Amino acid sequence: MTAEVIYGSELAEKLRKEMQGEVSSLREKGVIPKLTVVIIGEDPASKSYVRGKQKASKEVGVDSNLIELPTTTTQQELLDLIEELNDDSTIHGILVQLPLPDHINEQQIIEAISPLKDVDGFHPINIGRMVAGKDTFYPCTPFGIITMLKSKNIQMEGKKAVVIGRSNIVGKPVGLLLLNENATVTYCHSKTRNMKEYTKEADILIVAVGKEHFLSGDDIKAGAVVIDVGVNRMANGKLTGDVEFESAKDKASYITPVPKGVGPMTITMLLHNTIKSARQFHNL
Ligand SMILES: NC(=O)C1=CN([C@@H]2O[C@H](COP(=O)(O)OP(=O)(O)OC[C@H]3O[C@@H](n4cnc5c(N)ncnc54)[C@H](OP(=O)(O)O)[C@@H]3O)[C@@H](O)[C@H]2O)C=CC1
Ligand SMILES: Nc1nc(=O)c2c([nH]1)NC[C@@H]1CN(c3ccc(C(=O)N[C@@H](CCC(=O)O)C(=O)O)cc3)C=[N+]21
Repeated sequence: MTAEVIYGSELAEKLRKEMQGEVSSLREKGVIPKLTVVIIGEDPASKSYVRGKQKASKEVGVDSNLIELPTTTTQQELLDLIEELNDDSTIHGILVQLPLPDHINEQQIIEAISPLKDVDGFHPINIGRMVAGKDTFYPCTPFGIITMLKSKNIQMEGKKAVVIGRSNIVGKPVGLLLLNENATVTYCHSKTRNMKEYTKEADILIVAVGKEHFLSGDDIKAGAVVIDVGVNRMANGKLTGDVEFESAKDKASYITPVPKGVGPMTITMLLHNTIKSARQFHNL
């Protein structure tokens, strides 16, 4: 079998066009959705995602501003800034780029962001709502993945879904959203024994590890749906996923590429959440 490639970039473009219309009607009512991104330090990969977010915001008509802080920023300075952003009624979404430097307590920062402006969906209140199967701000990468699956009418109900990775930003929440869609979900992680026994059984395989060539076609079931979340920089400077694309493509029914797969959907769902927040704030 040769898989159909799911281009997140194409779906993202379509959704952003729709959002553009939505935002212009909000703007006519005097509502300007606005996102603030806070980035600490000089990590080039982080800066590159942030540029992507800025560009996409502009495209859709969402105002966005970037606050760049030095690595020496203290916990208290960051908490003070978040309080200011929480209190600023022109700002609907706050994103603090992770990971944060080691001297910063990340969890305390996440919990300081108002759940009403937590467009990343990382605040415990929003995570709790997601676990309860309620509508809320869902974490952008998992939400983007579910949106991609739905766009291809890929059935999740009753399917064996295997998630490799259990981070708070990708693995754990994508498993929860799949569970909410009635899949039967198994998590694998660095302590899992005989991991490939699980991957070979998966109808839907989500790979979010961050290691180049972590899986190949040999590790997947014929006809599986393979979602490659990994973004790895190769020696030649190009990006690649966690899955060996060519061999997996010959075996899967659907597969996502890297780049142009999950990444562009992450940014799109961030804009979706920001627009949702603006609507909620203005009771629209
Ligand atoms: N496209 C997009 O929009 C996004 C892409 N990413 C990319 O996705 C990847 C994962 O990101 P993130 O979740 O933040 O990464 P983390 O490093 O936080 O998590 C990696 C996960 O992989 C697991 N893991 C590591 N080694 C193995 C192994 N040998 N066998 C099984 N599991 C293993 C870890 O297990 P354990 O918990 O036991 O340590 C952990 O749960 C990265 O490449 C990142 O760049 C991330 C966010 C968004
Ligand atoms: N608070 C917070 N929220 C995040 O959502 C968040 C974060 N911190 N920290 C880092 C990760 C990573 N992440 C990506 C987003 C888009 C692409 C993306 O668009 N990638 C393009 C390629 C981009 C390029 O060429 O550099 C693609 O896959 O096609 C990748 C990775 C969001 N993250």
